[in-house]
Amino acid sequence: MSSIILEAKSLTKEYKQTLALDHINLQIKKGKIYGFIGQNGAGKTTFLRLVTGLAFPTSGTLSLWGNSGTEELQKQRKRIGSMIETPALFPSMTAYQNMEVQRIQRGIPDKSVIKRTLDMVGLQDTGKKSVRNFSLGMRQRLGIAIALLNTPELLILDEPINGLDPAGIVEIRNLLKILNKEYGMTILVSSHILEELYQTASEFILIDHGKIIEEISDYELNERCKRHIAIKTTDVQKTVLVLEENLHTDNFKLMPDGIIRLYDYLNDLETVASALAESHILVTGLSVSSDTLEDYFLSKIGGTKDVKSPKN
Ligand SMILES: Nc1ncnc2c1ncn2[C@@H]1O[C@H](COP(=O)(O)OP(=O)(O)OP(=O)(O)O)[C@@H](O)[C@H]1O
Repeated sequence: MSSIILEAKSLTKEYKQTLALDHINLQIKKGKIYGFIGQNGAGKTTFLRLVTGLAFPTSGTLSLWGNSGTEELQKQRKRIGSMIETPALFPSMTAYQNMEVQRIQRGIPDKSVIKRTLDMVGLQDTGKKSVRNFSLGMRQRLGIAIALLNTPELLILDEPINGLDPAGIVEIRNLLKILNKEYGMTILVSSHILEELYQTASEFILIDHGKIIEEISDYELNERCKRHIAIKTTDVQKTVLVLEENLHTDNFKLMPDGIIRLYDYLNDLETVASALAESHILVTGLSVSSDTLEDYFLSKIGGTKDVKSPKN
């Protein structure tokens, strides 16, 4: 059986004046945590709304567990749990009572599911405490518990970390890992900050202006953000030869922009400079650097840190 549980092909969503999703192609595979990263207005929520059936595409196809077509998709969506908007919680009620309301509304007959899901999100001991006295992190976990009521195979969360304090962020990160590892759940979680999902997600999908700009694994992301010597020369081939033959290293990468990233000699820039000079290579840049995750993300989308939401 295929491990692809969600596939979008050329999925497009147009609002009157906005192309919110522009021919999206992507696959979500079983058992992984996907970080869906994009700035405000990039199209994350729109995509998640299409997947969960809260909105419909203008064109393109979506398939869930290999099925497409309106009726089939609706059936398959029963296998998804989601928290897309902030859940409507009753502040004067306890976690259990809030869950009971949701269980009845959704027609889930098995009462024991409440205790089970509260256990899963670590809210089993909140007893008589009303939700108004919950921290934001606890409320988010309760929202996630509600999304888990139908014991989903795919969990979709839209910016669950947004607005949380550092302790709250850790709570959600740990919870996602537990749901993935212990319960085998596939998770698609969005954020506008790559760093927030770092060490939680194993795959990252970067979206900007409605387009997928990159899909990258955590391993590859680490590689790209590793400390290195950035070498810029007018003769890449000759530089590579010098690295291999004179400096005896193959621990480098040629980047698409023509810069060579060398992961050796980090404390010995002079040796690198001399070897290149001796081979009469014109060096136009030589420095030790590393991308932070956020720098990396911004370099991909070609943006600045102060991008205003186009929604406003
Ligand atoms: N119902 C709608 N009507 C018109 N335009 C919309 C609608 N929903 C979203 N948009 C527009 O589509 C684009 C993508 O919005 P979307 O909410 O998907 O982005 P996002 O990445 O989730 O950002 P945010 O984190 O701010 O929610 C934005 O330009 C937004 O203004």
